[in-house]
Amino acid sequence: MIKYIHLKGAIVLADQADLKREQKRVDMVIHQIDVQIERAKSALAAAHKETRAVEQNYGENASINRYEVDDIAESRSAIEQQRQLVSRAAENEDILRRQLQTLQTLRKSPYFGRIDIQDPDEKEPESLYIGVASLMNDDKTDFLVYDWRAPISGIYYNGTLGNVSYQTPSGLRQAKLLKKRQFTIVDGKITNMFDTNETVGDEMLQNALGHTDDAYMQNIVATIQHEQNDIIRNTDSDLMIVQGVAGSGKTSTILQRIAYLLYHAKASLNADQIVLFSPNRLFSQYISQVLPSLGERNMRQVTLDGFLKRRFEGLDVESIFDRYEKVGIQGSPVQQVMESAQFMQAVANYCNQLRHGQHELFFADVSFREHPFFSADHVKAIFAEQPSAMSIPDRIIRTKNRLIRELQAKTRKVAQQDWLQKELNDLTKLQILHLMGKHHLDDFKDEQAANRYLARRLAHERLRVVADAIYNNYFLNFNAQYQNFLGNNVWGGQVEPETVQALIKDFQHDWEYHRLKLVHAAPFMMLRDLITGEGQNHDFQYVFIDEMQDYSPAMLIYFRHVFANAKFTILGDSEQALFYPLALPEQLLQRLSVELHAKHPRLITLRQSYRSTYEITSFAKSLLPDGHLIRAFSRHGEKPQLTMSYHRDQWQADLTAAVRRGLKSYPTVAILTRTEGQAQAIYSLLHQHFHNITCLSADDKQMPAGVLVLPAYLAKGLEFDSVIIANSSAQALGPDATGLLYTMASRAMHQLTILSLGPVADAFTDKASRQLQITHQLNKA
Ligand SMILES: Nc1ncnc2c1ncn2[C@@H]1O[C@H](COP(=O)(O)OP(=O)(O)OP(=O)(O)O)[C@@H](O)[C@H]1O
Repeated sequence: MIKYIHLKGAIVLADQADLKREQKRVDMVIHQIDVQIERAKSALAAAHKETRAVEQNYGENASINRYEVDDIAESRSAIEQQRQLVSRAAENEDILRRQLQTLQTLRKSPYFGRIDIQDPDEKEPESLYIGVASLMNDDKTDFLVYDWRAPISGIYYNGTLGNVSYQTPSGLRQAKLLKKRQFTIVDGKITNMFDTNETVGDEMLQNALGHTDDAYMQNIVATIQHEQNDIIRNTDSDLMIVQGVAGSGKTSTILQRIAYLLYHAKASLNADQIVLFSPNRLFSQYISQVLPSLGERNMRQVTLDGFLKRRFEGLDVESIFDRYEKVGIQGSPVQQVMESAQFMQAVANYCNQLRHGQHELFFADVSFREHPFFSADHVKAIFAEQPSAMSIPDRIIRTKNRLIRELQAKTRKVAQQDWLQKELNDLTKLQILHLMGKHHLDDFKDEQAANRYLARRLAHERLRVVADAIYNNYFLNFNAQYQNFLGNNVWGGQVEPETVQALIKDFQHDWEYHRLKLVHAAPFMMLRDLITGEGQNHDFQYVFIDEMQDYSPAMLIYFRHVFANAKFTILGDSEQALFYPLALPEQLLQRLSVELHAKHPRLITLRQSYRSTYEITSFAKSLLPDGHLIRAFSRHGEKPQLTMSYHRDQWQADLTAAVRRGLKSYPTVAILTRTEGQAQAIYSLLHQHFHNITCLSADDKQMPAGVLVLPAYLAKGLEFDSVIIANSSAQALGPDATGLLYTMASRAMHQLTILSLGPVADAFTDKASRQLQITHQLNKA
């Protein structure tokens, strides 16, 4: 650091003039922003008026057209034109609204950085100011603020003083970085300003990390670190795997990366083409403000559970939380085989053999009114007629087309059946009018002709279920097919035949009750997709998977298959292992890069932890076998406390006291447990003492302030000012608790309290215990 001005403490007098000059510039920029805000407000009001006008016009035209205009085709196209006008007006209004929001954000803090660069072709150095969005002066000749994502802003994050280079449309350009200055501007006033040679000065980071507000994640645009910047600005890799220790900014970084990508590929990428797999619904809510605070729309977000629900409509698929609650992390050997990359390869091999006629393809009846409308044998015969040189998906498409044609022919027959005629007779006048569509009774030569037409229309409507069944491939029996696959020597000799038979039986039993165990999900989906040639989604350009250690290799391979055109960014921490046994970071990185073979993979490791105080991180890292590699950030706080008690009443009293202690300093205190049952039990114990206590479940999306009780798996990706680990006894945490304990401890930003009823779990190594302030409560309360 070269020069330092701290407004809260003593101000270095020599820099007062500099500070004055900078504040003057801030005032000038804010004045410009005010002018532009006024202009944007009037433009928005005008656009809003315009939207209302076209909407009204559309409403009137649509109703006129429906009742009075004869020429339906013409009126439809007029309506379509009007509809487009409405959506264009709404879009325009939306753009203006976002511009206004950006200006309002800039008004509070127009920028956070300044770089002075000397271009070799210029006489004078140029000062550039960097903020969350770009801002031009009134006559659009000069940038008052550069967007942090502009190519030249890269210098701010990467460059140290001296020679630097940056991208321009005509290639890489060299320059000299003469000064790098950082500001904290609050409500238009500079509260902190200093010159630095680091990526981002420590002081700024200290301030950013010292905040006590954990309801929503904040953007980190002003304090992005060098190694994070590499992740944010990488556009070459089709697979980026980031292994980052707890609190190293993985989530923050990917959100910044999404904002960066949206800025740079404005014309070809929109937020709907990006999907983020998030660990739970609370997390989705927690990060929801980051992109809007950077002036961007949120990407799509989905949890694994939500994704599987959509892929298995009508089936109750076991969630990873349910499985963890039932069996913990000790997956059976069968589960390990089924969730491996080799097993997914076995699915591909099986489908390949299917194509060459080495296995039978299974068909199902398509039923209508509880009778087979197309029998499985009939469908099978049609399929068999298709050229065997064709791929299975192509033969299925041809089978589908044949079935649709047969359905059309059968519709006429159904129209004459008694039950349909009876239904027709029972229709109300309004229903008949609806069935008539654009026709009128006068259009028919006599009543019989009208009746024939109506019967055909009704048959068509009733048979839509059959058309949907054909469209959705219900004529294929995937249940039988999958069982056939399981029984087909796909286990590489790793599982006994009796175990496989028991597995198949269990699968069939669940199927009858419309249930599916998670372990079957990835191979089943892969089998179905490879047979039908469907299921892939080519629209998504980027897929982000947070908490990668919570996904089986099989599931990640399936995602790769589904999002065939997308670039992947996968991030997580192998040591925050809740659902699978703990793996060392290097092992996980190596495994993933082999399994998800990519053309330009990039592996990045983040070892600096930012979230927690030095004392909390020192404890958390000493739980891990390779924890010495983790770097704690030097923000100090109190030592984590461990209180051990040996009587339930005393433990309860300690818990209540710990919550009170937390609430004294922080608005939110999170009590973490291993299971949902434990969380509920604690809620029952405490709810009489604390009116603002909430027990969170997997369905919850919001985190209110106050006392929160939740199992650790719902706290994934989140952070809290004060964390209480409710009971860290061996009994409460279960076996292999290292990953669990590490995850829980690393959720705390400022305060960590650990309680134990009885001896603590083995995960507390001697080294870890030395980082704690330990109290033994030997008495009863
Ligand atoms: N460069 C940075 N500037 C300011 N704050 C940062 C920076 N990097 C990370 N942080 C802060 O550190 C905390 C942890 O970040 P984040 O949640 O992104 O980490 P993570 O690696 O995803 O954590 P975990 O794996 O433990 O869930 C957040 O409060 C975040 O705002």
